[in-house]
Amino acid sequence: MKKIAIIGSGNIGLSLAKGLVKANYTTTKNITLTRRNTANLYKFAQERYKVTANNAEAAAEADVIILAVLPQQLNLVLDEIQPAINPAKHLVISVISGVSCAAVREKLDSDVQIIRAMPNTAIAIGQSMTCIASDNASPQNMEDVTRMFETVGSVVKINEDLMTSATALCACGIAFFLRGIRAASQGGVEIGFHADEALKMAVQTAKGAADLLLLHGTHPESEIDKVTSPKGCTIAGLNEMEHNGFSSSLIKGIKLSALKAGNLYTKES
Ligand SMILES: NC(=O)C1=CN([C@@H]2O[C@H](COP(=O)(O)OP(=O)(O)OC[C@H]3O[C@@H](n4cnc5c(N)ncnc54)[C@H](O)[C@@H]3O)[C@@H](O)[C@H]2O)C=CC1
Ligand SMILES: O=C(O)[C@@H]1CCC=N1
Repeated sequence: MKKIAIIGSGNIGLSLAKGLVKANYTTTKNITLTRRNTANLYKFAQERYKVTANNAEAAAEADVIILAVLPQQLNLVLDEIQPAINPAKHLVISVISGVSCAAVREKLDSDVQIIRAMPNTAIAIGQSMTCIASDNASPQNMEDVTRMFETVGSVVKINEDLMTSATALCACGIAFFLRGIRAASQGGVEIGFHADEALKMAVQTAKGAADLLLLHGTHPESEIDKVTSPKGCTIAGLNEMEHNGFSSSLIKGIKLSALKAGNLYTKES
């Protein structure tokens, strides 16, 4: 089994680790988690993950190095692991938004193979939408990484120049849809339900809507057509939402997130 080092074990790094273990892709003993303050990883050490603050050592011992720090923390990490990189042994996977494969390679001063992956936090429960791209990985490594992420959700291979768009639509998208569910539950409270029941109803309704599209393979509008009875209450509510900018605000938000995702990293930071 390949040894995996997750450099920067925060929200997405830990979600990924948990997802891979839950899917039986690997075991905790094959994953090294790094973080500056390892006290925050105590619970994971108890589950027999390897835990360390030493990025270079973790990288040296791994076959697959997963970079999962913030863009502004990346340069320091790359300086640390650079001496440990062996292109014949290592595959680097970066989940960092807005940093190209070429920029990582340049900092590592190495022609090591790099794959960018953009998962989302639903990876912890095997429900991620993960986009992957590379400018130098072998077909075999692309296949292996696709298979790895398929154990924790769906995978789409994309061109690297669409990676910031994938960040906005899929990674940030989790937050956008969650906010939509919260808003629906708040509406539910206004019309008579207690908060806990309103949330439960909104969540299951959202899940049902997503599953209709996944299982029927239909377009949202065709499923909407089945709900909107003529002169009915659905179309009245839907049109009121549109008059207030529902679709427009989602589209604008996704566009701004994509723009921001492309500007999170500077070579000099
Ligand atoms: N949170 C999300 O849903 C997603 C995040 N990403 C990307 O993943 C990266 C991490 O994001 P988050 O997990 O949200 O951030 P986070 O702040 O939760 O995690 C970053 C972790 O890196 C650790 N860290 C910082 N400097 C370090 C160093 N020198 N050595 C070792 N560990 C170090 C921090 O202690 C922290 O635990 C970002 O680049 C983000 O763009 C990508 C997809 C989804
Ligand atoms: O908000 C962020 O910058 C990161 C990237 C995608 C999800 N979280």
